[in-house]
Amino acid sequence: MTVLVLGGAGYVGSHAVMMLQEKGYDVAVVDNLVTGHRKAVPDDVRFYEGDVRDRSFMEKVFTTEKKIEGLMHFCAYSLVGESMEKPAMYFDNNVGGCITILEMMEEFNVKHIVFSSTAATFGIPKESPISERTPQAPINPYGESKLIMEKMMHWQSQATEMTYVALRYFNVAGASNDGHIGEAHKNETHLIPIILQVALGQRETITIYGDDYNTPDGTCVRDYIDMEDLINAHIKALEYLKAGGKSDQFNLGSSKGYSNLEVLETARKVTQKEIPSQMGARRPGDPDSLVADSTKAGEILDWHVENDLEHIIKNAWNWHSGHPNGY
Ligand SMILES: NC(=O)c1ccc[n+]([C@@H]2O[C@H](COP(=O)([O-])OP(=O)(O)OC[C@H]3O[C@@H](n4cnc5c(N)ncnc54)[C@H](O)[C@@H]3O)[C@@H](O)[C@H]2O)c1
Ligand SMILES: O=c1ccn([C@@H]2O[C@H](COP(=O)(O)OP(=O)(O)O[C@H]3O[C@H](CO)[C@H](O)[C@H](O)[C@H]3O)[C@@H](O)[C@H]2O)c(=O)[nH]1
Repeated sequence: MTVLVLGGAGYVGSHAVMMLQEKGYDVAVVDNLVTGHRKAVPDDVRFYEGDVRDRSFMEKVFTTEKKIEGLMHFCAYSLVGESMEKPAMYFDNNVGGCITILEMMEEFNVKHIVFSSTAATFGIPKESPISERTPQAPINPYGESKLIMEKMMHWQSQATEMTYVALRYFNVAGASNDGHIGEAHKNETHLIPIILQVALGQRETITIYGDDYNTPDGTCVRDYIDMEDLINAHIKALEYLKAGGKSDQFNLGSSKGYSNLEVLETARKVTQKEIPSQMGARRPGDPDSLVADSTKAGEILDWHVENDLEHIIKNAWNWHSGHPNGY
């Protein structure tokens, strides 16, 4: 039986492909390479280059892949700032892709899907840590598009036999343990890869966006989740659905927050580099603190975080220093 990985050439998707293969699953990938990398997918994985919104292309994929037991869906545009400037583009890709995928699942009788949602569906949360009971109120089109996708999955699961798990990631970071694949976004905006680009000498300095937040050292606090832990949650979620588990949503983080300055200090320790930094103005739209309460994933999926921030940065450093120009 096959797991079809949509967006398998991207940062998170490529790690899912690798770990599924390691655990003995048969894997096929769909990706239009808009932000993904062909080289991030092993040659022995069946690769379909095309757009998940393209119905006739997707029908060909589902017709060729006769034994799909489940989908993992990672395709999306996912930059908060860009979504504020191009909302229609975000709804088209993220919601549009979801429509076609749900139609394909119904047409080809594929029962299970695990997909990427995000802490961005919570907006500026009124409580911390953030549990599944915390109200979702996105403050940007990216988060809104993911919340719509969650709702579409819900209604489709009510009307058909499909079941789904929505995994709301907090801040994903890290790379594979062997340093073979990792984060290679064209326009990098994430804290850890930018810090490591400074460590590599590719940037002169890291600007920390604001030190007047309501946090212990004044810089924003985030909850970093290691890639390996994240993909383990996807595999556990798929197995849970296959075993008859009901559709559900889970918040995925380490349940521990680190300030931006703590992340910088940890990176200095791991890389043994000075990493020049400067304090800058706030970046619009950044909440003070985002920390997950992942108790529910522990109880229902038996999922527990194993890797800490130092491990995350060690693996990321291994990848970035070994591939300074990406793939
Ligand atoms: N990276 C994070 O910190 C983070 C946090 C929360 C949620 N997420 C979600 O996780 C998922 C993966 O994120 P990522 O960081 O790996 O992003 P990414 O851009 O590296 O991966 C997305 C992949 O999907 C492909 N894709 C996009 N639109 C497509 C389409 N219409 N048809 C076919 N392929 C398409 C891209 O080419 C790429 O390979 C996204 O859905 C994102 O919203 C990521
Ligand atoms: O050059 C930089 C880049 C980032 N930051 C700060 O570092 C923190 C983390 O920022 P990232 O851009 O790395 O990540 P975000 O928290 O903004 O967002 C990420 O995590 C979110 C959930 O927590 C969503 O899932 C979102 O999709 C994903 O990109 C923020 O305080 C940001 O202001 C800096 O100080 N300097």
